[in-house]
Amino acid sequence: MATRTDLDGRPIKPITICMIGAGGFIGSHLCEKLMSETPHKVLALDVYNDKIKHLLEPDSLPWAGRIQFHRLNIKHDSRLEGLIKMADLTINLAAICTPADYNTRPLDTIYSNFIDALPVVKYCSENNKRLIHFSTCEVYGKTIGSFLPKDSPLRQDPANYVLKEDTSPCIFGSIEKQRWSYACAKQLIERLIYAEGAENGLEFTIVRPFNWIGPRMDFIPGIDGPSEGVPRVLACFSNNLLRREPLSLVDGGQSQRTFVYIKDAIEAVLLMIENPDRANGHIFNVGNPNNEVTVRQLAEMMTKVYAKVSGEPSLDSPTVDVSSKEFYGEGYDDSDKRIPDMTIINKQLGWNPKTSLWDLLESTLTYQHRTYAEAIKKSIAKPTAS
Ligand SMILES: NC(=O)c1ccc[n+]([C@@H]2O[C@H](COP(=O)([O-])OP(=O)(O)OC[C@H]3O[C@@H](n4cnc5c(N)ncnc54)[C@H](O)[C@@H]3O)[C@@H](O)[C@H]2O)c1
Ligand SMILES: O=C(O)[C@H]1O[C@H](OP(=O)(O)OP(=O)(O)OC[C@H]2O[C@@H](n3ccc(=O)[nH]c3=O)[C@H](O)[C@@H]2O)[C@H](O)[C@@H](O)[C@@H]1O
Repeated sequence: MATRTDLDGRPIKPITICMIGAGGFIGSHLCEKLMSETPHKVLALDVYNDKIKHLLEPDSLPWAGRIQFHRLNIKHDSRLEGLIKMADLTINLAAICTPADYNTRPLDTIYSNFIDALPVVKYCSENNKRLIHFSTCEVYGKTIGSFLPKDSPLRQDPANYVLKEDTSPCIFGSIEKQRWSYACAKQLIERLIYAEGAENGLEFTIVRPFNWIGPRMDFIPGIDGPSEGVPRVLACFSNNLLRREPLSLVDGGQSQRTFVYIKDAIEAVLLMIENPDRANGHIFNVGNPNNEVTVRQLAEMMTKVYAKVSGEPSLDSPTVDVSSKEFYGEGYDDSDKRIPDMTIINKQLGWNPKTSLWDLLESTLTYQHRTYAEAIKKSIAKPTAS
């Protein structure tokens, strides 16, 4: 492998990374990138490894020996500190991060996103190890604009909706709107990490992903993943398309999101890993401000793309409206709009996303079709027990 250089032209030394939650969606893409393009070693920690099995076996893989899987639950495993000590950098991805859980399993959500992350921060701080912690764009909550009258021209002013790491407030709903249990737990762990940096010199970077999507995200209900549970929107809509069911639009599908292709976003994470002087002490939005749609527009585009990649015509009525109470239950609430400001990540790391929403959906739905269409057909054909 040719010598890699950082953004300031200095050679990059191979390091060991302790990646917690390496078996998830983002972890699997990050491990793939680190194995195929860098000399770094990964200690991959997770409860599951299905999404990284292709990187672990067989032993003849070119990166064999550079990635080591440790099956452990960070809630209760004494090996955690030792693994953090063995590494130069810890990346914490472990979390419950599916909105259907925030209002129905708020205790698990708060424990997972705050309490369980505490020892990771503590061990990094005490052992002088660098930490890259995954937070979320949900820490911004709702936009200022959402509180203005519907017809107010001020709603069009970017100052009232573009989300900036260093100036935007964090606006959550009331406590009984348990949706915000996740965002609130993530906010508190961000504040704790920031304070460890200020008071004890912890070298940290906080990542706020804005709807990263792509292959291996979540699970397709009834085919893989947990026996119960609702995944995030990409997997919900993929599941509907694969089963030829209408796509469910929660509360009319009026909320807006910006979607970024996982492969673009992983480039940003690699820049953070390999440019500590530019990334330490910063909080980074990582998203694609050019890929904004309402959820309804996302459903329409996914329907068109899926017809193209599967060769199957779309349904006459491709969507159906459903209330959030019916879909998610009591205590659900929503972020209205999420546009990341890109000033800090541009300045520090020179990163910009490349892939359009159409293109990323085309590659992702091609993957979903190839991976799941046969299994879905078989599961539908199977006679149900009476
Ligand atoms: N995908 C996105 O767009 C997005 C957006 C915002 C924030 N995030 C954050 O990024 C991180 C990773 O997200 P993802 O999309 O890859 O989610 P994911 O659910 O696919 O991955 C999380 C992984 O952490 C593991 N994990 C959870 N609790 C654990 C524990 N106690 N011990 C060991 N492993 C544990 C899970 O098994 C899973 O493999 C999360 O912190 C999430 O909040 C992701
Ligand atoms: O990905 C992110 O950046 C963050 O946002 C997500 O939250 P959200 O975008 O609300 O989650 P999705 O499940 O992807 O839902 C997006 C929108 O689609 C809607 N939706 C979802 C599923 C569905 O079948 N139909 C539907 O209309 C939801 O109500 C919501 O408005 C999750 O909280 C986290 O994974 C993450 O922190």
